[in-house]
Amino acid sequence: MLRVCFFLFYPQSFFFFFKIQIRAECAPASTTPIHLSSSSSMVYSRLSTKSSKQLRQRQQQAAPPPDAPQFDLEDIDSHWPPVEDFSNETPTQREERLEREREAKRINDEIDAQIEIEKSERRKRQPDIRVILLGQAESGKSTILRNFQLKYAPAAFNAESEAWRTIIDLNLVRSVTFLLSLLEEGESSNGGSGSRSPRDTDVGSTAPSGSGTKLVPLQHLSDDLRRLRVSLSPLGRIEQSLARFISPDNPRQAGAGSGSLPTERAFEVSVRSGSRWKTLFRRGGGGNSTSGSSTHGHEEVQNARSVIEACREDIVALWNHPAVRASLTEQSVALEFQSGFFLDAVDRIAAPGYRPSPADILKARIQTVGVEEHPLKLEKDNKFGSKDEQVWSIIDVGGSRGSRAAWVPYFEDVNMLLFIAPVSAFNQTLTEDRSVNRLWDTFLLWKAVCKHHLLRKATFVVLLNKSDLLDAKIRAGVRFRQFVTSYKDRPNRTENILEYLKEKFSWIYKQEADNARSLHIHVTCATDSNSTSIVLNRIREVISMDSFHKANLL
Ligand SMILES: Nc1nc2c(ncn2[C@@H]2O[C@H](COP(=O)(O)OP(=O)(O)OP(=O)(O)O)[C@@H](O)[C@H]2O)c(=O)[nH]1
Ligand SMILES: [Mg+2]
Repeated sequence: MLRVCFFLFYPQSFFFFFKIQIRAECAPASTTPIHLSSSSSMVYSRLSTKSSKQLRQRQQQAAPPPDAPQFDLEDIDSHWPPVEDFSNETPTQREERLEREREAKRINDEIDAQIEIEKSERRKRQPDIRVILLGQAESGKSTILRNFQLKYAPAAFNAESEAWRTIIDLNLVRSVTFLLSLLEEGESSNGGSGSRSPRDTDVGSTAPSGSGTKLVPLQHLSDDLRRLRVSLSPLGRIEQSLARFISPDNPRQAGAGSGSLPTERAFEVSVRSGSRWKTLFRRGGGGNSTSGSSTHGHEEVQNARSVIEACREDIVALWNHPAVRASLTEQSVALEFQSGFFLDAVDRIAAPGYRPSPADILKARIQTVGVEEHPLKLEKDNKFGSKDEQVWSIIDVGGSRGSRAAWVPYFEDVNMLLFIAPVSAFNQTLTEDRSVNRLWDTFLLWKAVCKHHLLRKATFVVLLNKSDLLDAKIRAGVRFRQFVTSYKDRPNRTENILEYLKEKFSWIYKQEADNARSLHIHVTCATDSNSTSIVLNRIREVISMDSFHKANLL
């Protein structure tokens, strides 16, 4: 606790603490520690492997006794190698000396061999390329990661489809319970209208999200809506049990769905530690998967599936009900533009035997909390003379403000930074701070990242993501300059806005980056794997070219 407070008040000390840890992890296990403060050299020495420690002890035993001649390192150039005089040696002394030298050489060779083994093992463990994905929450980082996996590790990507089906089920159920809660509120509000903050602004709305819109309650529920309310009510329980299964250590979301106003309550289910939740779905795969609680969890997931399948027609009826649609329109809530929207595909998704397509998996939403490194093997790319196979590590991070302190330790040795900017977010506010425009937050974040000294050597790439949603908003008549006043009277057209944003990102990079090189900017729609694949090709080319140049400089 004391340490947490210390880090909060002295963030640099937090960073320094991690930096030492990282250096220590990267330090060659058998090399002599370089000079650090005593505490940090302790970290180094503790990391030496047992085998090389033993070898070093044996070398010390074979070394000359402590009364060996002293020397001055300042004179190293003129006195090295030292000239030794063996003219007075007796034959026995000579034999002993030669034996000592042979033994020292043998141990030295053993140490060298050990170092080589450790080096090659470390090389095996360490990726050839490290790519970090940064950006605010919901910018599309994990979706870009999934695109990488789909393109370069399709078998593993497809093997996870059962896990993704549960996320999609949860995304779907959340949308349904949201619609049901509108009906509840309509009934209980008794003609009054409440003010509340929709989580996302309608594409057709010109009001900034979070400004508060007037509810138009559904006062008089028709018989068919009443029936739907009753028949779909078990989905509230299903939502909770799925959320509990996916993220059992998060009590807040396990209880999601109750209490708060419908549009304010979290749509999010988050997972601590990236993709580890997927292991919950590996049956018989060791760990907890065979434990009683896990079996119970699997039963709950199966049960949830049966309920969703049984509710299929009623979900379709609810989503297509004119009164529900009218209510959403009145409140400027465009569910279809929110993350994890699957209501328009219920017929397919709630059908027995449903397996998510890659497109479904790219659309699914689960919030990342923390940081996780994902290894990815890429096959040969001869264009720039690269090796037959490359191992990349893609680092995905949680983007909410509370998660950002955990990023810095992962900056070191990063080859490429992929900064994901959700350009459609210009009329939205942060979930964690309703007073902050999301695009503004993205630029602040970009500025901070550009000037971070640990990223000086990294190649910077910006992905202007969610371009499809930006286009939908602009086509629906939302005016960009109403939210970004510096845009002034430029045309309210998607291409012009994207050009403007590109200029701004480049300008900030040039101003802030210590070592500004060419900045690569691409427009993306991460839910479209075909167009994203072309961008990934370009990214790979840039990485190959960089590695090629670095190799030629060495
Ligand atoms: N329409 C559209 N949706 C996108 C696009 N990119 C991502 N999404 C969706 O946006 C949602 C959020 O994307 P994520 O990849 O989970 O966002 P993230 O940046 O990882 O968010 P955190 O984990 O909270 O930091 C998901 O439902 C994605 O399917 C895009 O280009 N267009
Ligand atoms: Mg994520």
